This record gives sequence, structure tokens and C-alpha cells, in this order.
Amino acid sequence: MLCGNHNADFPTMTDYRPVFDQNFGKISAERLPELLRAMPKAELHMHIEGSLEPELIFALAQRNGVAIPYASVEELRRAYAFTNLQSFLDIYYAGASVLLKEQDFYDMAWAYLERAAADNVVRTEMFFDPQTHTARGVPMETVVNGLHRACADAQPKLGVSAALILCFLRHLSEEEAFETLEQALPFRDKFIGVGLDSSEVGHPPEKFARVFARCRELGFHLVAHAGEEGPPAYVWSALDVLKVERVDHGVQSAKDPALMKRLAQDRIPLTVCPLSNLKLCVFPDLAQHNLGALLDAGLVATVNSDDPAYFGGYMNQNFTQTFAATGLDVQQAWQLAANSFEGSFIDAAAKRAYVDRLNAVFASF
Ligand SMILES: Nc1ncnc2[nH]cnc12
Ligand SMILES: [Zn+2]
Repeated sequence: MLCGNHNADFPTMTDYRPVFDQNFGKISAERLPELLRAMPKAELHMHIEGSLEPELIFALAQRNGVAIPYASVEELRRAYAFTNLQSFLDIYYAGASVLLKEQDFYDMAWAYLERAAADNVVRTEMFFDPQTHTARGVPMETVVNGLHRACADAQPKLGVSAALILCFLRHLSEEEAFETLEQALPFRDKFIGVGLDSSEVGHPPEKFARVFARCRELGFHLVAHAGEEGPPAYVWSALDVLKVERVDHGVQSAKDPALMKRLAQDRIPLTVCPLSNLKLCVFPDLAQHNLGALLDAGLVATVNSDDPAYFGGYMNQNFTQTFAATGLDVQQAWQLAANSFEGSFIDAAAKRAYVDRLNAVFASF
């Protein structure tokens, strides 16, 4: 079922672990960019509001009669010079203010899904931030129905399997997260999990212990941003207090060897977002990104776009720019794509089928 909340027993992350075929090692390094673009992949960390391109912001502002404090698309794009997460979030929430009607949410999601299909994304688990919209008086129903309709159209029209993950904003209170959950429960069959995003430092996972416990009882998949700018302690508490199945970002985990061991042993996927980390100054340049070190440590690291309209790249640009800057190889390309399927919230048979497709593409090179 598309976008379904599978309340039955979830397959665990460790139920399927694909293995690299050494024959793929013979593929020429020159063909790596082409291979990175062609390989089927899953995207596990993308905020749908972060896919809103400046052109669409202007078009929706006009359609809805919403004023925006920028004279042109170019002026808005010029404002995308971020120094840290908060400097980005301020603009990101302002951009989302043009979304009012169900069709706006559909159009935004559809534009992303078409772009994802062009990058050979075959599975996507998209975050949405309902509180950004309900706080402006947009009903939960409008948000969820618009996004879900685009997800439901994606498989038959684009060959992309799409699902939604509802994120709580961590700069708001746990009480507000509970209210959001209550508002969303009538639509529980339209999202598969919950996450935690927004300003990280000063808002540790523990703040949301009770609401995550409730979501766990309800059978939702659980993820949380942790270790993007925040310390390894936040990743520990995402795992041990919130009991998340994946960690979003998690790159700061490399500072804590015991945590790295835990993540590797439990095969907890990290949804890493290289261009986001670059644009938000988490790493000074892409060449210094620790994606290769995470893979070398045996972690289930994946590549994702986070907020592609703001950070200068969708999936394939994240792959090609990171590989060009860090010198990752063919085996690591395969590993990242295989990890994306292993880390996704689909059943073991679907994971196997996607990895078969991945292997067929590698075999054709
Ligand atoms: N990179 C990010 N970190 C935290 N919250 C976000 N919301 C959108 N993008 C985010
Ligand atoms: Zn994110």
C-alpha cells in the first residue's frame, strides 16, 4: 500500500543485508558520475518544504495573494547564504508561508517527485512539518491530503514509491507536539512515521520522550535529527530515549568512538546530507566531509538532499559533488545505494527487489 501506516510487525533493519559483487569493482572510475546518476536509490531525508524552489514560491505567492519580502526570484536566491542551521531555518519557514491550499501542497510535492524520478530515486520517505502550516491557520487535513495525493500518484505516474513522515518542530514544546499528533491521527493511514527537526542545539531529544513513546505505541516508525550541529549525546538519547530506528544527519557521531561502535553494531542508518552540511557550515568544504569515514567504520550511511531547493542540489548532485570532492569509489557508490534500501521502511522483499535492480544497473556498466 502506498503511503500506508503498516501497523503489523515491522521488519527490522537487519533483516536484509545486501553484499557487494566484486565484479563491479572492475567498472572504470571515469564512469563513476554516470553510474551515480543511473543507479536506483532511495531518499530517506528530504523536507518537502525544503524542495520549494524560488520560482514556485513566487508563483504560489501570486496565486494566493501572499506578500513576500523579496522583489524577485534572484533576490530571494541571493538571500540563501547561510552561516548555520538557524540562519537557514528563518528563511525556510518564511518560504513555506505561501502554502495555503491543498493544491499548493500537491504541486510542491509533485515538483519534487518529478525531480526525484529524474535522479533515479525509486523510493522516497518525505518529511513534512505540519506545525509550520497549522500555526498559520492551514488545517492539518489540507496539508496531509495534498501531500498524500501526490505520493499516491507517484508510483503509477513516475514509478516512484513515496511515503510521508510527520516531523515535530523541536523548538516548540512537547505539549504542542502532542496537539499536532492528535490533529494528525484522523489521517494516520497517510503517514508511516514521525521525526524531529528544526533548531537542534538547546532542544535535546529527551524533551520529546513522551510523545515519541506514544507514537511508538501507535506503531509509527521513529526517526530524529541528531548530531547535525548537536553533540554525540543527542544521538545517544535519540537512540536510547526516543528509540529511533534511523538517525537524521548524525555526522557528529564520529567524535565518539563508543557511539560509532553502537551505530555500526545495531546497523542504525544515518541519513547524511552532504550539500546541506556544506551550505550550513557543518564542514568547511566537501573534501573534509566525513561520509567516507562513516562508511569505513561500517555504518549504514546514506546520501540525501535535505532541503534541495535551498542547498543547491537534489540527489544526484549530492552524490556527484561529494564523490568528486572526497574520492569515494565504485564500491562505496554501490554501498550507499544498497544502504538506502536497507535503511528504508519497506519490507524485506521490496528491499531485495530494489537491490536486484541496483545490481542489474552495475552489471550493465
Ligand atoms: N537540516 C535541517 N535540520 C533541522 N531541521 C530542518 N528542517 C529542514 N531542514 C532541516
Ligand atoms: Zn533535515
